[in-house]
Amino acid sequence: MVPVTVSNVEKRFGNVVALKGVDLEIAPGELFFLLGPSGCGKTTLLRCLAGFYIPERGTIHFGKSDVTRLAPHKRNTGMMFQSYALWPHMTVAENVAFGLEQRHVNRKEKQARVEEALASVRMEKYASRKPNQLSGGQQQRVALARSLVIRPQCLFLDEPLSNLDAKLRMEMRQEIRRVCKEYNLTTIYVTHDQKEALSIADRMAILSEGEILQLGTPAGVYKRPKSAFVADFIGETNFIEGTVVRAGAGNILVKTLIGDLSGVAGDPEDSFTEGQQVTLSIRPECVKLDTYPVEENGFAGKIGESVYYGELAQYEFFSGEDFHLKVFELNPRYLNRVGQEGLYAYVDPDDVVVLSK
Ligand SMILES: Nc1ncnc2c1ncn2[C@@H]1O[C@H](COP(=O)(O)OP(=O)(O)OP(=O)(O)O)[C@@H](O)[C@H]1O
Repeated sequence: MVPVTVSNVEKRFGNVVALKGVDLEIAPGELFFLLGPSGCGKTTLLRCLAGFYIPERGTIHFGKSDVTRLAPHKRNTGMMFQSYALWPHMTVAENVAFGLEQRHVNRKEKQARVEEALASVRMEKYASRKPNQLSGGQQQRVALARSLVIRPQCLFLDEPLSNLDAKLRMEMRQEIRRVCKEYNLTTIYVTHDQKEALSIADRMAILSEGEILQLGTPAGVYKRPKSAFVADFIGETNFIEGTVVRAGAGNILVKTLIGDLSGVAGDPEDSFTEGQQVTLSIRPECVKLDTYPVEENGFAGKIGESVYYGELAQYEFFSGEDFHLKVFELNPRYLNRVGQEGLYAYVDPDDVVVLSK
């Protein structure tokens, strides 16, 4: 269990600067996610950590040791990719034992460690099967056991669940978290799946064009995006343009085309001034519907289009001529009011995030 420290890491491919001086401190035993749009540098950073790329600038430390230029096999790290590449001719146990054979671990210890790794992913009963006799999720568990058996000091996961169907993915992500915490592993996980990150991460970093835009806990990043980019990238949101009318510390009043709305700064370090142009970010599930006007942060309108998803409905709530907000209603009750005039919507000031431009 070691901390991972990335200091000012820059990685180039010809003219492309894939990482522009990244700084990152990952705590021992932390389950840390790298998120961002395609091409933002997630895989490049993971590959620098694993030793497949050497950065042009900056350093990487595992604990006190500088591993920036150390070969991958000397880093004592486990790695699991999207294509988990089990050897088809070997049994489950042989696949898991493979890394130990390369490390010349004696037979007795090898057997004990393979059993322990298989038990930790609940696959001990399948030790003598071949990979093609397993489901996708079971193969993924074996791949996880294979990276755990060498007792890595860090675990790197690159889209490990993207080959699985939605239900298995949900099951396996909890499983990965359980195993990482059981082994107290410092784990760095790259994914496109925001739900995967939001549901199991201790903390996460949002990257764009080789830079970290925001770092924080899932709830911290989701509730308080510091920029329109992050607000838009994580989850869904409504943006409303406005002008600051009153700039208080925790409560900023903004004039918008649906009325004055009070909100809070996305970035606590931002300070606002009267007359400043800002963007408000309001998550669709934060807009509440009602049949009576609500004074603070309320506005009148009607429901336009609606889509029913079972547990929730998605509405277009029109306020004014052609402005609408996307609204999610859990356990939908307003479906029978689609098109009806005289409805009201309101949003708690704590859910109105003020972003400077
Ligand atoms: N071997 C390479 N040679 C040249 N350019 C590369 C190479 N690997 C990555 N890049 C470039 O570096 C940038 C970052 O790529 P990277 O693979 O790290 O992105 P990513 O965030 O992992 O994307 P994705 O989500 O699509 O996997 C991209 O512009 C990419 O085209």
